[in-house]
This record gives sequence, C-alpha cells and structure tokens, in this order.
Amino acid sequence: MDRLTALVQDKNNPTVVGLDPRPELLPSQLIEQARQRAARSMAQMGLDPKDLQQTQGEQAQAVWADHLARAYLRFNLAILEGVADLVPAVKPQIAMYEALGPWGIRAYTGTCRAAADRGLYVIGDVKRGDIGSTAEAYAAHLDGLPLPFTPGQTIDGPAHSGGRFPWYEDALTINVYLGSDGVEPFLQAAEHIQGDLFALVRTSNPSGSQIQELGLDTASGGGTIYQRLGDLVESWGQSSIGESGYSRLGAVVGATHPEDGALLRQAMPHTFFLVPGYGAQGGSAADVVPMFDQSCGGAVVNSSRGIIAAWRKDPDYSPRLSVQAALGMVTRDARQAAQAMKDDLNQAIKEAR
Ligand SMILES: O=c1ccn([C@@H]2O[C@H](COP(=O)(O)O)[C@@H](O)[C@H]2O)c(=O)[nH]1
Repeated sequence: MDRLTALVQDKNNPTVVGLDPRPELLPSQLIEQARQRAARSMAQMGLDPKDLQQTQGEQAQAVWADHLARAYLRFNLAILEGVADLVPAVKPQIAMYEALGPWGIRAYTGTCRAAADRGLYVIGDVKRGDIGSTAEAYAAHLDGLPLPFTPGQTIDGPAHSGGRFPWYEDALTINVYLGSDGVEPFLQAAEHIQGDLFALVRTSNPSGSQIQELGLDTASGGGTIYQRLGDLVESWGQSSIGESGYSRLGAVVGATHPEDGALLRQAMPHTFFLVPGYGAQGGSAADVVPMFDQSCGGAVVNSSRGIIAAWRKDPDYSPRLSVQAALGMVTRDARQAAQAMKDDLNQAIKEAR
C-alpha cells in the first residue's frame, strides 16, 4: 500500500471517489443525447428503433448499450475533471458497467485508464474470488493478458504480459471465502505490478451480519467470522509488508460498523482498510475515525453516490441546460462534495487524536 499511502499523504486526503454510474445518476440531457445518437445510428444501419424487442432487436439494443456506455464514460470524465487533483484514488464499481455488456466493460476500462493517466490510484471494485486456477485468470485484472505476444513461445501456463493493459487497475477488491489458495494468485499478480488487494472482511450492508457476525466456538478460535477473517487476512499479508508498514492485502471494513472497525484496527496492524458506507449508507466521519491508525493513516474512505450525484442537489440545475452546462455542473459539484468530505474526515480525525 506504499503508493496509496504516499498519495494520501501528498494530498492530505483519505477520500476515494466511487465511480458508479447508473442512468438515474446522469443528467437527463446526457441520457437524451445518447438516445438521439443511438436513434441516428440505428437509422443509418436501417434499424427501426421502435422495433427494439422485435426482429432486429438485438442489433438495436447493442447500439443503445454502446451509446449509454459512452454517456457513462463522458460523465466519469466530468467527475475526474473535478476531483483528480484533490483525491488520491477512485473506485469504479464494475457491476454498473457490466450491466451494459461488452460496451459497459469498454466504458469501465476507459474510466480506469483515464483515472490512471491523471495519476490516480485505481481500485477496481470487482469482488472476485474462486479456486486457485480460476483466481489466476481473475488476477489478470492486475498483471495483464495471460499470454504475451511472443512468437514461438510455448504455452505451459500463464505468463502474463505485465503492464496495465487492458484493465489499468492498481488494486482489486476480492472475496476470500474460498481461502488462501484463492488469494495467492491475486497476491502474486499484485506483487508483479506493485499493486494491492482489498479482501471483504466486514461489509457495510445490514445483512452482512447474517454471516459475518456468526460466533465461532473456542476450538475454531472463538470470536466471530469477521474477526477470524480479519486474522487470516492479516496473516496472509505478512510476506508483503512494505515501507508504509502495510501489506499488499488490505481489508474492506464498512463505515456502518464503527465498533467492529475499532476491533479490527487493533487486530490487523499491518492491514490497510478500504472503508465504504460513508454518506449515502449513513456512515459519518466520526464513524470512520476508529479505522485509522495512531498516525492518522492506514485507511481510505469511499463515497460514490455522495460525490457523483452531488449535482442532483444543485438548485441551479435544470433539465433545460445544455449537455455541456450540465456536465460543467457535475464537475463543479463533485469537486465541492469531495472537498467537503476531505474537510469532514480530516476534522474528525484531528478532533479524535
Ligand atoms: O461492504 C461494502 C463493499 C463495497 N461497497 C461498494 O462501495 C460503494 C458504495 O457506494 P455509495 O454510493 O457510497 O453507498 C458501492 O460501489 C458498493 O458496491 C459497499 O458499499 N460496501
């Protein structure tokens, strides 16, 4: 977590902006423009937009998905314009993009690349995890194509192209339910690119407790499932502790569980925390303070809707504005919201120390 730690210190800001576009979070004029462009493309291809569910439906849906995905990317670029110099990291949530099929994936990789080009640390919220051999394939998110373009090379296992193509992520969220053989390939890939991982340990959603708070008997180590997971994550990261004092294997710990976060902070001294749940899910700055270490480091806090949808609360917004004016408002309001979050977090951390 050395690069992330350095960026947080440089910008004096532990905020991560979640890039989670969905249609209702985009200004309506941007969606309308995408509709018009899609209709034009359909007409050029001889497709009838009214026929979306009928004979040529698949082709027409593909055109629409393409234009909607382009609108997502444009929206994200407007957000990045507002926040790139202010925050250390972004966290695009791949689910929002996967909903648009391959066109959405292109918007996702385009977003990651644009963020990386602006010097931001990119956390791919992909929540992957599987048996070791499949985890190797998922780990290509970090270390590139599973076969480099080297003519004549024999194929006896994944060799990986290295570099950032095609995903441009610095870190991934992973699901460690499958145990250490499902984590090892991710750790190796992270080592290859000097990247990181964040394992789900204590999630922010209310029903995560149905599993994570289950108690264990003393023969299994006692405590709860999330505590045991925390111990395992701390131990799996031991061999990758960097100059920052944190390993490459971080943990996701929800802002909505401050007491649990405090326990985990104690038990996981070398594990960096990614803390979602601030803002839209009800977590406050005071709630996330226990996730930080004594030097006010060791954690970053994500907000997605609270920043990317800030324009929706702007009294100057009107659906009659031009697309350019609306995107200008998205940029300005995202910046203001990110600045307010930075101030809120830094104030709470300062008061608590
Ligand atoms: O425990 C978790 C793990 C991941 N998330 C993700 O973080 C963002 C939160 O979005 P908000 O709009 O700020 O609520 C989203 O991508 C989640 O999938 C989480 O919330 N909790």
